[in-house]
Amino acid sequence: MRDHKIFQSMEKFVQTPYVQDLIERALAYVRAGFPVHFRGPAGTGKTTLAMYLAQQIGRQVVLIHGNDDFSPTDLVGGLQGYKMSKIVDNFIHSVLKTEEQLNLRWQDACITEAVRNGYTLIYDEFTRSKPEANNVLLSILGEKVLEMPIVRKGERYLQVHPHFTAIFTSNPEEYAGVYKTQDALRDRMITIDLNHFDEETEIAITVAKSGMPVEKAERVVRIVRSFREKGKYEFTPTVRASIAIAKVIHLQENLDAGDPFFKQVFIDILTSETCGTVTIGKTNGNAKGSTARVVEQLFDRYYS
Ligand SMILES: Nc1ncnc2c1ncn2[C@@H]1O[C@H](COP(=O)(O)OP(=O)(O)OP(=O)(O)O)[C@@H](O)[C@H]1O
Repeated sequence: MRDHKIFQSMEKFVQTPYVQDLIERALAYVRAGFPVHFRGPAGTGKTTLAMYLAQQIGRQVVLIHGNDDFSPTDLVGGLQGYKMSKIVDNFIHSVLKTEEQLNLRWQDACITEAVRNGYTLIYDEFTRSKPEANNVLLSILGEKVLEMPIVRKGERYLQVHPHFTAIFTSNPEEYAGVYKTQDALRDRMITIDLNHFDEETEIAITVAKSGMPVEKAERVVRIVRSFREKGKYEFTPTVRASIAIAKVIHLQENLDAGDPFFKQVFIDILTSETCGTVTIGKTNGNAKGSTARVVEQLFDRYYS
């Protein structure tokens, strides 16, 4: 993805002491030449921090998202250039000329491009890619060389550019569609563990992303946080739930907390599949209903 698109999302980047502490630690590791890995559950700000860090580093950015289908070729590069053309003669119908050209040329893929030019690589959710695909990173991060595939004639080893930096993110709570990080790879990066934001940061992000005034956003965030702390949900509601509730309510001008829709927004968003459903204790048919009752109680407590 190109830089200006990546950095557009940084315009409302919030810096509280919690966020600043993370940035300072990460920048210290990067300056000492280490790859940084933000590890944490969904919605804890991993990707946003990675992008902000990349912006601070000030080099061109290559952003990739881990993918089960990735092969080493997708990351390092391969030979490309097959061309086939068909010429049909409109006057002599029996004439059909087919021309095939095999003109293979090496094409760098994203990691090679970043390593060669000293870009900053953000590898988001890297544990979604197979270890076989990610193996290429071992020598890049360890010995600072990229071993090129045999088909890349002439250039067997590429020295890693001194300005190359790698930033990784992963979610240790994901269990479907992810692979265990190889010990050797984990050993070559410095991992910073993230958890849900502190209250001050969650309020600041909610205000920045929704436009809601602070006094109102405080109450929204407190309900979401109390709900989060209440129990073991299958998916814990994240800061995205606070942002979504605040956005919807803020857009409804003059909506009073006594209006049934006001409460319904909390129930819909906090019980929805996207922001944190549904299993308190054992899953059963009433799970959603009981979750809704928890939200209602919290709402009544904070808005009475
Ligand atoms: N420092 C910040 N300033 C402003 N907004 C932020 C900040 N950190 C996170 N956010 C917002 O919080 C939400 C979650 O952040 P982000 O997507 O970075 O989390 P994540 O851990 O990468 O989540 P996931 O694992 O689900 O992809 C996003 O809407 C993001 O814009």
